[in-house]
Amino acid sequence: MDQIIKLEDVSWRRDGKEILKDINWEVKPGEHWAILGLNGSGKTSLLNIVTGYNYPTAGRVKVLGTEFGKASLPDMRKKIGFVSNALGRFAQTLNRETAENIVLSGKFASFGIYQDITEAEAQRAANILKELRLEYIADQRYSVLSQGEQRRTLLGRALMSNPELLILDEPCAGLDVLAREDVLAMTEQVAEETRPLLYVTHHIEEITEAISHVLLIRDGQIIAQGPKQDVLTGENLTETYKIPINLHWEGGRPWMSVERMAKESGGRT
Ligand SMILES: Nc1ncnc2c1ncn2[C@@H]1O[C@H](COP(=O)(O)OP(=O)(O)OP(=O)(O)O)[C@@H](O)[C@H]1O
Repeated sequence: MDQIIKLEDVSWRRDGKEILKDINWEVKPGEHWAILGLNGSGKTSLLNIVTGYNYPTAGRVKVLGTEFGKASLPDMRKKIGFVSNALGRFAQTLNRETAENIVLSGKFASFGIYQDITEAEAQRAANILKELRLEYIADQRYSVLSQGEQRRTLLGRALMSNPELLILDEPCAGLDVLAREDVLAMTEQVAEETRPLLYVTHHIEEITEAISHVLLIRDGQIIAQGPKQDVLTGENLTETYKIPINLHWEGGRPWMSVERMAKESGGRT
């Protein structure tokens, strides 16, 4: 497969508003991308195009060898692992299940277990629980897990189907610094297995060494895209976030600070 994702001249319009405009974007095997942009800039809309939940108003989309409009989207979606806060809408079902069952359910794209489990499936779930250091809570119900453990469990669920593309939409939202670093370490581990990764975040310091490429989006348009060292500049981030940004690198990760804007002085200094 030459590309994991190829979007050509993609636009998406809703209610007379152009939410995504002229998107050209290619993700090649071995690349791991972070997607950055303000609230409402179009990140989720873009992910929904990739997963086939939004159909483009114009342009061509090819994901994991499937050209939209020419092949089955449900089959294509089975190849994608997805971790998102949007899964919170299944909280009632999740809360009743054990961590182990939630990981296992990834095999069936469900949230509970409604099928017989084969020996091989049980073994795979056990391996994932071990890999994500979740063994100690395997029998605990989701409702009693900490937010960090819940997020790792959902990551395990996404890995269970052995996805060809993994999408993590703000996987560290709401986590404290320790839980965040834990989830980031797991993410790096997953990325090392060369599974292509799309990582959406509001915090650029979550762009670990595993992330190779960055896409910046503002008002539905791509501001910059490419290798992270080229794209992550104060200038590009200032344009993306509409506020003066300073950027520096530390421990292989980018960090940003907001430049204080000089106040219009009304005679005061
Ligand atoms: N189905 C829809 N119908 C109409 N407008 C929509 C629809 N989906 C998204 N939008 C609008 O498109 C814009 C982009 O939304 P989107 O959810 O993609 O942004 P985002 O970058 O993911 O934001 P956030 O960081 O807040 O999650 C917003 O103005 C949103 O209101």
